[in-house]
Amino acid sequence: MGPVDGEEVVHGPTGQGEKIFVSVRLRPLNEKEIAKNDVSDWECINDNTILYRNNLSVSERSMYPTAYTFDRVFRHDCSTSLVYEEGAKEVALSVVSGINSSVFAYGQTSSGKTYTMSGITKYTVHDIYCYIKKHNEREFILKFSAMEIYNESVRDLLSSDSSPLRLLDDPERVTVVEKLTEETLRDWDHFKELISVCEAQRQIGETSLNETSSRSHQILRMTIESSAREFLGNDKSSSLSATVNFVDLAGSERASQSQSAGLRLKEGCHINRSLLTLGTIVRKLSKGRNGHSRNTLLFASCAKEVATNAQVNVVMSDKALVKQLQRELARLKNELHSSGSDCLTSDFAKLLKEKDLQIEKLQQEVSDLTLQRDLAQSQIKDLLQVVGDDMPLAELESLDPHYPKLRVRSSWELENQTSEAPIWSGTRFMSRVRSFDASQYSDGHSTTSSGDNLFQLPDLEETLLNENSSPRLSVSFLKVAGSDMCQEKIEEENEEDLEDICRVVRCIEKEDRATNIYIGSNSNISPKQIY
Ligand SMILES: Nc1ncnc2c1ncn2[C@@H]1O[C@H](COP(=O)(O)OP(=O)(O)OP(=O)(O)O)[C@@H](O)[C@H]1O
Repeated sequence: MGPVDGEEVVHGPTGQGEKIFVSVRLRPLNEKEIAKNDVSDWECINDNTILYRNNLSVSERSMYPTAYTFDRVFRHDCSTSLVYEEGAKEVALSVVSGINSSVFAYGQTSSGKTYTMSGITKYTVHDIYCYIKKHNEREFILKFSAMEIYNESVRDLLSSDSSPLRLLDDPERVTVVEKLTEETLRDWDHFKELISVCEAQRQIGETSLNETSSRSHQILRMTIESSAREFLGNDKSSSLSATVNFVDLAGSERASQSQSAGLRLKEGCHINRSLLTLGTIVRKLSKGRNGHSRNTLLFASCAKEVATNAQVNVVMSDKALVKQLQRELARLKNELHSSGSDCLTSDFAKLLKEKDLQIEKLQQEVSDLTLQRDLAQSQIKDLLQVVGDDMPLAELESLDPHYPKLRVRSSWELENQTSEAPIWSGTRFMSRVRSFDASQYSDGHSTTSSGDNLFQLPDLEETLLNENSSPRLSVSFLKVAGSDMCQEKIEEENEEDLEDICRVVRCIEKEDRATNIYIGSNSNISPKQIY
């Protein structure tokens, strides 16, 4: 991380895992230490490496490394301003571009964490205001909140109420501190006021290592929302929102070192437990590559290995969100409609195909029936011709007009029954001998017994074999499968002809002439071949 000026400090997310930036700052010896002629155990040999120069025994040297390398190492004479510029600014100011970030201070009691974090927080807020001033095209809102974790309870540092706050996990896995005060910053002075309140509220206790030791972990939180003024209030408006945390951890120390007892010891236990948990998390996140957790540097070494993935937080306005949802709804409706119409089209095509097949079938039937009708008409014509040839016209005309009319039954079933059964064999119509009671088909004029009107339709084969069979008259007709309607039509059309035939038949009966009729479509036997 190089130095950045206050204007364009923010880099967009790389989309790749980024390592935690770890820097180490050495504090100068304080008056007490100087008075005791203490010397620092650590020496910065360059901007990245720190060396432990205490006289370790040979066995200790083999256990602990003496040189540590970090992203940046700051000598004891470095200013906080430089530490901020080169060690924290880029990360902290990413908040203005919608990227969350956190700056932690970890170290032994009295090592200078609060001193450094306080400076970094102030520099950051200062630079945020500078950034806002230079980016008039966007509207910014700064919100500030502060809390401390003391003896594992969360407390609001901007409230006089010291009762612990609850931690809630929201669905986006962001931990929310319930009822935490969040002040909207008016200006720089307002921020300074709030910082003063926090400092006054923070749990401070005197330890042998630090007269004003922080006994709690402090988290100062700055949330920045920004929107382009051009789109404010319209559908395109969307905001960036991000938070930067400044975490000043309580001092890590050994109870024996801090010579604490009672309340201080209890605090120390809680502090160490929470720091231990933090250390465990950091070690796990750093994939456990470094098993040493003996001191701050080892902790920092682990932290250095932790990879993060920065993301820009875009917050949509209500209007933009509604608009987007409406577009999504319209898209889904379209999808549904097109997939529905596909189904309908497919069903409709299937139905059409079925109907076409039915129409084709019916057309075929009509064609067959037309053929049969023509054939029947032709045969009737021939029959009439034959009968007419055998009987003088005058005699035919003199027939009793009241003689019971005969109708041709369409059934070939048992005697006197009306059920229908098709007779169709190949290309040949087969007539079968059936008898029926003509009285059933009379027009009501007849009072004769059934025996008088019983007409026998002789089986052709029988007839052919027995030319001298009983002089009964037989009339046969055709019924073709599935042709009821057409049959009716044929019946109607030929009714008059048939009545005429019946009259003729009666005459024939009178003359006691045997006439066996075979009506067939077989061309080998023409209607002329009638015996
Ligand atoms: N870089 C520095 N230059 C000058 N003085 C410093 C520096 N760092 C720390 N100090 C001084 O050292 C003392 C302890 O510092 P500080 O309170 O920040 O330590 P700490 O790590 O926060 O301790 P604790 O964990 O006990 O709160 C303070 O008096 C502070 O002013």
